[in-house]
Amino acid sequence: MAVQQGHAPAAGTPTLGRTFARLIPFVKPILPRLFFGFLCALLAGVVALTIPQVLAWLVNNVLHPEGRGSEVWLAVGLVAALGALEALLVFLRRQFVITPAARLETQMRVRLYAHLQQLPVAFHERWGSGQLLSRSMGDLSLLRRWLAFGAMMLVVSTVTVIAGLTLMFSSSWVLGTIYLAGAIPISIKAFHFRNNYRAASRLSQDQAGDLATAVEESVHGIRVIKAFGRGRHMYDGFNTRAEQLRDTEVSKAKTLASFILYVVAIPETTLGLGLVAGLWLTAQGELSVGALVAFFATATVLAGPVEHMGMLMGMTLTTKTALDRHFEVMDTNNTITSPGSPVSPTDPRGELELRNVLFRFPDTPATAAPLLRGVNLHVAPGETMALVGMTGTGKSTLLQLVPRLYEATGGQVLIDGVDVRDRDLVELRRDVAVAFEDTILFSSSIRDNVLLGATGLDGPELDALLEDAIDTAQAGFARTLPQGLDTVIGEEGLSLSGGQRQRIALARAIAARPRVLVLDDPLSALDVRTEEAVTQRLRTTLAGTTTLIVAHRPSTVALADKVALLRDGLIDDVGTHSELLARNEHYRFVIASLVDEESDIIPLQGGPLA
Ligand SMILES: Nc1ncnc2c1ncn2[C@@H]1O[C@H](COP(=O)(O)OP(=O)(O)OP(=O)(O)O)[C@@H](O)[C@H]1O
Repeated sequence: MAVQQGHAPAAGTPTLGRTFARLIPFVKPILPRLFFGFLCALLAGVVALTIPQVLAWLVNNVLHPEGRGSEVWLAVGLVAALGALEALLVFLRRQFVITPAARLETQMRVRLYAHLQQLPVAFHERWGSGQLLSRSMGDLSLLRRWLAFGAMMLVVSTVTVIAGLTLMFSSSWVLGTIYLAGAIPISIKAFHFRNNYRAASRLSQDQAGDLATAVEESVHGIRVIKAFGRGRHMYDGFNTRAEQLRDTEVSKAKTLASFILYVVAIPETTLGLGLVAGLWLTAQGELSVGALVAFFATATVLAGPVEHMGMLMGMTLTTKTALDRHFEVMDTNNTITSPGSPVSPTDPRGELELRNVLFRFPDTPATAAPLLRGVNLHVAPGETMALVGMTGTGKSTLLQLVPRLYEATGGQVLIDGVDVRDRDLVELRRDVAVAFEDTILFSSSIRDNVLLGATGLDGPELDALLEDAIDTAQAGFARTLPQGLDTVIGEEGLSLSGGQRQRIALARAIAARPRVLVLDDPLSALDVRTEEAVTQRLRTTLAGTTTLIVAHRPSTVALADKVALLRDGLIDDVGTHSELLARNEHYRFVIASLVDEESDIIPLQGGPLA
């Protein structure tokens, strides 16, 4: 199955305006602070522009033979005061803007996390973890930086440039026109820059996500990599990807640098032309020296904002890409949701029924047969049903239809006569507990892992439940760990053995006190003696719990009251192990192949299972 590498869709990329318009609901609550921040930034720009005017006044009115010394000191004091005021306004801008921008970043990150939690398993199977990581961390940090600095400075720089141009035109319309003529080639360059930079931004952000996925995968699979001595191979693959990202970043930086070169060089050139014209006009007596000084002093003040506008445009485009990537995930609809009016079973006993259930994966070609082609299965309340079949027949997939981790594409899955699609999702998943063969534990204490699904209890009752679940799953080893059940297990529980992890996961499923327990070969890593002990305890502890268990070992079938044989997308036969052995040739074949896998373990005929 293809994992989403996250590259930009060729068509349908929203416009700049449309992307940023989506920020409005998030920005609304922080608008007052942003406004004051903007005001401070604007005032700082105005103050900066006032300084050249004071200089012009100084040149025209004070710096001549009859000028008075006191006026010089007044002008110097005024320039110093304006400089201090500008610094204060910049400080206030930061104060106003930083906190709300950080709050907005957190809010959007938490929303994204909540959305990821709700999206179905099928979504997570499609998307690389690094892509989701980079979207929830890096992309939203870019947004914060843009909001706290980029957006504000872009507007302020634009306003400053417009105000500066007005002042320059008021000093001399000829010089102003010469200066403004530079805007034409800059605009043409800006058009090309926007397209190129946007594409490079998208590529670099996607490549960074893929690189994060590669790190995550190799850290996760470090044992396999080491065991197979593939460190060099993985390194080479990572190096290639890292170099691709570097190349993209370099090309992005070059695109920006060439744009900034235009943005800086063209005004400087027009200014040079303006200086020649200005000197000529002054010599002709058509322009005062003060006006000439004011014009060039204003142009000097504008040099900063004009250059910044180039960088800020680059920052804005990068942020737009980050937002597009964010909303791509947020716009993914959750297809597995609670209905508007959920139904609860009137007589909850844990009866499980599958009626003509069809299932096909979304990426299965339309011409291929569905994985499940009409499964009919009934598991009575309190009964334990083993699901047996050749590898790849869809046993694990079928189990996941019960708590709606996958959605049946046809037919019905019913618990106590109510279609699981009509149940409230939280309630349904409280009623159905799952333990998978590939155990997922969290990097918290054993206690927290086991009690993950145990809601509604506390104090001694919760402790008793914990102890009971640990005993039933034969997970007593956890009490001998350094801090007992409070021992924090490493990331994903990798500090435990495979069998220990499975027992903790089984204890977790038991502690959820489900009505229906769905077990996907949860005892596969256990030795037969431990498996037998677990099985014995499960029989008593789970006496009233309906259990559907995928069995990959004949020994696991011992847990079951009945066995269902899955074959070619259908339930081929249901009966006790002995009945199926006696009457179903395919069952004998399946069991024989399972026995082959552990031939030295289980005696079939006449043994405990027969
Ligand atoms: N997310 C997926 N997308 C597409 N196909 C999938 C997906 N997950 C599993 N499959 C395919 O569906 C088929 C059934 O998989 P499943 O894991 O349900 O089989 P299984 O009977 O439990 O196998 P096993 O006994 O080996 O555990 C397999 O051919 C598998 O490749």
